[in-house]
Amino acid sequence: MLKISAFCFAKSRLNVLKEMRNICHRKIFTKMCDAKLNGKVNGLDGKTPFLIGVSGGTASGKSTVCKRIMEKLGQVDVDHTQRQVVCISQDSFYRDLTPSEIQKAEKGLFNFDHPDAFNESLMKETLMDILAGKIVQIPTYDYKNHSLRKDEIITIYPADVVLFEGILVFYFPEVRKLFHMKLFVDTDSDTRLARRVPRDINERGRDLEQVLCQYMNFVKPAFEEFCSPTKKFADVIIPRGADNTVAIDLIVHHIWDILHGTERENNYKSIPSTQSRT
Ligand SMILES: Nc1ncnc2c1ncn2[C@@H]1O[C@H](COP(=O)(O)OP(=O)(O)O)[C@@H](O)[C@H]1O
Ligand SMILES: O=c1ccn([C@@H]2O[C@H](COP(=O)(O)O)[C@@H](O)[C@H]2O)c(=O)[nH]1
Repeated sequence: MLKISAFCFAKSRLNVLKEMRNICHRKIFTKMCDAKLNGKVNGLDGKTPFLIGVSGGTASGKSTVCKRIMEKLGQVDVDHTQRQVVCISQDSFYRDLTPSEIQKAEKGLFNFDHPDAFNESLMKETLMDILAGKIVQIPTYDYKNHSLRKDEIITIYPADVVLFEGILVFYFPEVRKLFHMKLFVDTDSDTRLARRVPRDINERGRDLEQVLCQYMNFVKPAFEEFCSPTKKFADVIIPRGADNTVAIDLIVHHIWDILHGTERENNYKSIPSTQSRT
């Protein structure tokens, strides 16, 4: 609790800037605040944000694990403009589909689990901007229409910790090397399928046949070919996802030490470069 309070206090100057930017309507003043935020305050005492990659198969619990980490760092009830820990989904980096690809997607015949479905260069540029302490704009993803919602853009302000979660966040070498810490949520495939079916029907507008067909034709084979082999890059493998409170507590503790202790001075400077971060 004491640690969380100190964390919040240390960020108060950054928050004042963020607040000023939010309440002001005059464009020029907004730009001044953005420039100040971009140029000066990239993370606690002006250092690089700590970038954590969170991977794992579909419905393994990546988002839930990120949510738990944010909860434990006291961030969930904080307004998104004020957060010191933010979470971004790799799904915001699906590439735009051509009209014929959209037709395929509507029939469950497009492979959203293949690396080619993503905009790798935009993903890398955005993460590099985040590491440089810049404000970035990220669209949300509309699973019902298989497209980015360019009318629903989230502004990501400079934060101390940035979680980037998705099925293929460790697949692209140029993206992979940007992470300071890599987590892999390892949940067995039966459990994942049992979670994906109701989620896709209830939240993503699919029917049972379409979900199972997509899973057998694309999701399962692509997991085996592209996602599962990236487990070897992880620094920490989390069996059972969010149920594994011991692992989550250890990770939160480690993040805390890096942000506030000697770990940060010794091991974490800017873009990761150690051997384990290949
Ligand atoms: N430990 C858990 N126990 C039960 N249900 C879970 C657990 N973790 C996640 N879920 C559920 O499974 C679904 C997928 O979880 P989510 O965290 O969104 O996975 P991912 O981000 O890997 O796709 C969601 O409906 C979520 O509520
Ligand atoms: O239009 C789309 C885009 C993605 N998907 C599926 O989503 C999962 C990735 O999200 P998770 O939250 O990690 O499950 C991926 O397996 C795609 O198949 C989709 O069905 N439609």
